[in-house]
Amino acid sequence: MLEQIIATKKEEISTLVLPEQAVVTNYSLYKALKNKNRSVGLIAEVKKASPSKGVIEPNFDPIKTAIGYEKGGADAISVLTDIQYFQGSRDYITEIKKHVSIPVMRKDFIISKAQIDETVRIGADAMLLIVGTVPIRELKELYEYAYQNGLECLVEVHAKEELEELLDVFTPKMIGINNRNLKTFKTSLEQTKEMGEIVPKESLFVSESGILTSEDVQTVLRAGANGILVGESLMRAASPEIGIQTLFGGEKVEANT
Ligand SMILES: O=P(O)(O)OC[C@@H](O)[C@@H](O)c1c[nH]c2ccccc12
Repeated sequence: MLEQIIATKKEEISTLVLPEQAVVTNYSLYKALKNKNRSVGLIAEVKKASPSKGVIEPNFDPIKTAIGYEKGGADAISVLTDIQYFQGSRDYITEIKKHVSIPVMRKDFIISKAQIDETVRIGADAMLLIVGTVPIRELKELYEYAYQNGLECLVEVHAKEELEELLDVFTPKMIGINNRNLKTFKTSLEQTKEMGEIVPKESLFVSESGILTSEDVQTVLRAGANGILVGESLMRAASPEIGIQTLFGGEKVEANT
């Protein structure tokens, strides 16, 4: 699956036309996770569909969802921009940035500097980089290029070996542990438990995927997660705010500035 997605990305990159620079105010994802509203930071994801689940929300309204996430006390928003596999769009980022004042992360398969230029132009605050999409030395170059251009990165790993390989080359400020096995599409919070132990203390770590209940939130919190990235369970909730409340079992949002 990942190989297929990467092949599509290479085609897209060959015809990529950069949009105009969006005029936006930028917010730091790192700071938002450090000053999280609750015991664990929430990155709430705007996600219409996925290869494993098909269409998750047929009445998809990305802006309304993003506004609801901010109202519900999310610390940051993740937006799927991949068209072919996730029915996303880069335009969603530019639109959402006009309506919220929390960091917005671009969730896509970024394998080239041209896509990073595009990510800056659409007004994103941060982006995802995935270990396994390009060799780790190239990933490091993309990471540095992004930061030079004012974009923060969440660097995602799926397996312990990937995390070890990554840490041999560089230590990202923010590491995402994806609980979903991209080959089988199964999610298991064991991934977070196992890998949380080897994340360096100086990095923030985010547990991603398959977080459905407040018990799941407690499980990854105990494993040391600073943040969680949640898509499907929030998209399926009656409203974004209700979804967030359910996930945190009524935990109060701390006022912080
Ligand atoms: O919908 P979930 O199970 O809550 O997962 C959200 C997010 O972690 C998932 O969308 C994701 C994690 N890493 C990715 C990489 C590409 C596309 C999607 C993803």
